[in-house]
Amino acid sequence: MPPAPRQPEDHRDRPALLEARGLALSRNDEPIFGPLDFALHPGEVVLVEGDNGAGKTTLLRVLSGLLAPTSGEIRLAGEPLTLARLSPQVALLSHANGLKPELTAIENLRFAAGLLGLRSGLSPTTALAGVGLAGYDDVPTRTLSAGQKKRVALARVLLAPVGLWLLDEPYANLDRDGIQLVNRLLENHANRGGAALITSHGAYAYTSGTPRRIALRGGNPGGGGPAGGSGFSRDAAVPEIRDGFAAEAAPADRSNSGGEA
Ligand SMILES: Nc1ncnc2c1ncn2[C@@H]1O[C@H](COP(=O)(O)OP(=O)(O)OP(=O)(O)O)[C@@H](O)[C@H]1O
Repeated sequence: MPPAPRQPEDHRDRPALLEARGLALSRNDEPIFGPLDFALHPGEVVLVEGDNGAGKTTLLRVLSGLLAPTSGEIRLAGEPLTLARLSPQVALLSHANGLKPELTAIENLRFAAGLLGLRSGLSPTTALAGVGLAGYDDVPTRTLSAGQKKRVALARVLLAPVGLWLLDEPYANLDRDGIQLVNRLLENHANRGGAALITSHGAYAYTSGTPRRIALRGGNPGGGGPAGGSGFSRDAAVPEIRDGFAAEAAPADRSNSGGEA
């Protein structure tokens, strides 16, 4: 009888990799998010959702120690977050990708590995191949497309020997194959006992299983615009465009234009 297929381990009864308690951030006394209470256990992928300006990036910056919260507490593996504790435990993918444009793809990965170390069984070259960029080792990063840069940044996250991934818009700039790649990376990471918090506007969201969701609505669900803390007004009027010019623009006087017929 053939052996039964291996079931992924359930790691969720293990202590949380990340815990937020009463976590909130305000700017100029206007709430951006929170208070939030959540925990991220090994094997979990949690999706932070919200419209433009809802506070997703700000939350990830706080969780990665780049920004101090206004109130509340963050714990990594049960201990209060400190910068010393952060780097060996967390890999951050930010909008800016964290790549040095003057270095090649492989140099960027070696540089990151020098800071964070290497996940066992992986090398910069195998990580690059794993994100679909085999043969791109010596290409200067500045010449890569936006999606290719995102893939190098994902290889950097993959290489880091850490349990917790904080990924800000990991699907942005990726083609359909790249979106599936992100989902496979997340699934493998979760099956190995890692955990990930990812942000998304909702498009191309994580499709493996049903992830837990944290919905952000900006600091003031009722208010639009900067003062309200919520990033934009859904009811903003769209200016009418006619013939490529805004409607308010005076129509061109063709009889007097002197241009070509
Ligand atoms: N450095 C800053 N200084 C002042 N306000 C800021 C700063 N960064 C962000 N904000 C404000 O905080 C709010 C949340 O921004 P944030 O970038 O976290 O939103 P987001 O949900 O990630 O948006 P998006 O989906 O557009 O990326 C917005 O109203 C934004 O204007």
